[in-house]
Amino acid sequence: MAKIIMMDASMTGSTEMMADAIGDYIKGAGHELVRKSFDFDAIDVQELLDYDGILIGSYTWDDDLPYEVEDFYEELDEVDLTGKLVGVFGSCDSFYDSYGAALETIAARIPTIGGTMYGEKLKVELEPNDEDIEHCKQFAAGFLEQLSKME
Ligand SMILES: Cc1cc2nc3c(=O)[nH]c(=O)nc-3n(C[C@H](O)[C@H](O)[C@H](O)COP(=O)(O)O)c2cc1C
Repeated sequence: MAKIIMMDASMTGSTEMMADAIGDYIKGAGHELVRKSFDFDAIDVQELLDYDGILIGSYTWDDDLPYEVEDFYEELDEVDLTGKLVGVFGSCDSFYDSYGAALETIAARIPTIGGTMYGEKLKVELEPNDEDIEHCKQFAAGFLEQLSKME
């Protein structure tokens, strides 16, 4: 059984719907999952060290991270994520040229602090439909598979 933490930032609920689908899959597969919200919970980057897997969900705001993820992102300087698998996902809007740029920002940062990025960045157009929810489950399954190979 792996220990996984999942955090999400969601302004209008679409990224949260993705997090619900991913979280349900992980718990259904028998793993321990702790969920936090960038909006409502205090997130200390040091607590990431207690987990094998880290999932970060975020929408994108004006080509970059939303403000509620900025402090967390800055504080990543203080941790070494060697041996940790990190996956990123979020709702995006193809109206904007920088589609899901927040995910790119986070994904680029992880290897610089020793973490291993899970290959697929899961981007969903606005509110997830049934097919997108299936993709969320596949994303969760792939993440768990890669995590099992790292343990
Ligand atoms: C002012 C503003 C700026 C935005 N900028 C971007 C952007 O640069 N890239 C992008 O993909 N989406 C952008 N979006 C779209 C949101 O990321 C999108 O609506 C997303 O579905 C919100 O997810 P949530 O429901 O989890 O909050 C922007 C939305 C607003 C209102």
